[in-house]
Amino acid sequence: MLGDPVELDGVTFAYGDGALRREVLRDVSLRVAPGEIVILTGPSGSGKTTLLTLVGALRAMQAGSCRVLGQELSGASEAVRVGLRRQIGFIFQSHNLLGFLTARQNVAMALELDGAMHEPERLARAGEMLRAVGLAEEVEKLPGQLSGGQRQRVAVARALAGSPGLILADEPTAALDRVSGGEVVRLLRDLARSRGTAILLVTHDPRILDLADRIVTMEDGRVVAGASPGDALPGPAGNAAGAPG
Ligand SMILES: Nc1ncnc2c1ncn2[C@@H]1O[C@H](COP(=O)(O)OP(=O)(O)OP(=O)(O)O)[C@@H](O)[C@H]1O
Repeated sequence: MLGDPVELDGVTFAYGDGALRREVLRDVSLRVAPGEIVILTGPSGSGKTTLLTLVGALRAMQAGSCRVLGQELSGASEAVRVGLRRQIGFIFQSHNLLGFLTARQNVAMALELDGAMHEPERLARAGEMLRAVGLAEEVEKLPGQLSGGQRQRVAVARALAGSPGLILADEPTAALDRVSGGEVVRLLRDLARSRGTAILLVTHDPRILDLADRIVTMEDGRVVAGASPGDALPGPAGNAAGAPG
């Protein structure tokens, strides 16, 4: 792949039409390098989640350029976006695990789109990923038998199982206490780094900012700090976090 996993240039986005049109992203440019963990932070309503959904090919672009894993999303068809989504690992605030499937089956499900892998291989790979996140003893448990932090570690295993080039995470620690939240993000960072997987993570959680390679701060639809890999390392959490939302 040429270029970085994420390359945004002059992205502008609005919800609504005519008199109801509301611009929520204004001329956003941003890069994420391979193996880099970038935390996107800023006040509530500043446009972080909207930006993440554009990068995740979950909604159509309006203006500007957004290249993700080498694919230009401006003007891309729904089919192209669906194809790209399969190459991205997603982690959400609530783990989104299926309650009637074991941890291993939840992780294996993420591999079903890979037609080359048969069920036994998928389950074996899922078991390896669960061991990698420290859940060797929990593979056959249902989500309801796991703690919040363990469930989110299953979500990490699931996101990484297909060896994606990019992980997108939206408030992955929101439902966790300080210790489990920090552990989950540290684990995610170390596994992703060792695989060269880039991470773009949206959070309000000041407790995890120090785990980032770089902190990007948004305000009112604009990136106000940290847009490119050359930018300064994370500053003091109090400054970088922006106002809580
Ligand atoms: N589907 C939608 N339709 C209309 N307006 C929306 C929609 N989604 C978000 N918005 C508005 O766009 C603005 C940016 O929202 P967004 O969720 O991207 O911000 P955010 O920084 O992620 O906020 P938070 O930290 O609270 O999740 C907000 O004012 C929000 O109300």
